Amino acid sequence: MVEIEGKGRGLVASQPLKGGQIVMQDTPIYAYFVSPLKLRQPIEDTNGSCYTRCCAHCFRSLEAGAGAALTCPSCSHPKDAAFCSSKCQSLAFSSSHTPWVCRTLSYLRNCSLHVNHQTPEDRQIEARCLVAVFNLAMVSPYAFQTFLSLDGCGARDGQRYIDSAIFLHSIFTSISFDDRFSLPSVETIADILAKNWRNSFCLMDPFSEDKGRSVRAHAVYLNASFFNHSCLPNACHFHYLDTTPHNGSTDLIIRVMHDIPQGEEICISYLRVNISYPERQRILMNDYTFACSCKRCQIEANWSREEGNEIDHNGCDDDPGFLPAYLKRFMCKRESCRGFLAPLPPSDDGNPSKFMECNFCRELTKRPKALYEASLLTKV
Ligand SMILES: C[S@@+](CC[C@H](N)C(=O)[O-])C[C@H]1O[C@@H](n2cnc3c(N)ncnc32)[C@H](O)[C@@H]1O
Repeated sequence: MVEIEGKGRGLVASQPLKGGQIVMQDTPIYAYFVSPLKLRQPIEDTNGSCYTRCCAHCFRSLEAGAGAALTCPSCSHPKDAAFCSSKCQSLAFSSSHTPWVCRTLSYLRNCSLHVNHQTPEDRQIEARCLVAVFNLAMVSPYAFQTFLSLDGCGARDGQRYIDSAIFLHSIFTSISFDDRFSLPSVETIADILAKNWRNSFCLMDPFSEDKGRSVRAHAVYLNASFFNHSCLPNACHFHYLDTTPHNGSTDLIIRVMHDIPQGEEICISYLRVNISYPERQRILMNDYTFACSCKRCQIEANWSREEGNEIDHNGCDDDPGFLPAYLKRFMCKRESCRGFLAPLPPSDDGNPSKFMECNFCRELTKRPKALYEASLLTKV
């Protein structure tokens, strides 16, 4: 990790890397469902009881057959939390779903936050985030302190987080904490919300052609939080939520998309590939407070564009050619997807994989010839 001018801290390759190589596998310090506090979609088991749709610890889908659902005996409502296995249940009781989390979720469901569904869903989700972060502060004070050192400051984003923080502070004043923690100030709550937004990754439902993917949960990772953004990333992140055993299902895996020389910064994209230049600039400024000046943005800034024609680079006079080549190589061909592609990891004896994997729909496609990749990369 190094300081990079104009970007803060960033991650740089400390040795040459091969396309497909895993450069990080990280476990979240906390994660929470991105659903309002009203009860999640129930499913029926054979005895007719209702359970939540996903395991409250490993976030795997219960419908996908992760295991028989177990509930939490202390939750006031059986649908507050379900677990895919006794292992997840017992791990959760000492980490993500402590008695304090049970009590607090049940209080929040019944307080004014929820009454008549008048509280906007965003606030209800922010309340879930605070439950996860305050719980982290009690079960792992060191991880909480490290989280507080991540990028993001509520005051810098003006009213955006302050309004939420004032509201949520008033809700949480009625909640008791244990002796290791007390309710933070409004300003610290605004900082927590800003840091969470800047640094969290989405755990997604599986891709479907008609609906795309919806966000199941948000998760924060201490190491992966240091990847900066590029609209022409050289690495991308993968989750294998429903297909990994519970002890690693929420892990984030970062793989490089092509060979990277020592000393080069490793960047991921915070956005999907087919978002237009003005829209990318707007989102990155609003949500992350920076103006992206990557090579792609420099080229696209000079375009005279027609609405809806953003990723058709043919006929652009300024375009030196590598941009369409990059997109052809690394953009998922599925129109409804447009994720980024990275090769599967090289084999144990170092041979490159013949397949590329999309980090959004997870489809595998044949990897184009290496020669083409090499000539492309000298230009990027
Ligand atoms: C997830 S953090 C990345 C690590 C961060 N640089 C740090 O020092 O902790 C996201 C923040 O990094 C900065 N950042 C990321 N990519 C950037 C880029 N391409 N140009 C300028 N700043 C960037 C922005 O401040 C953004 O809100």
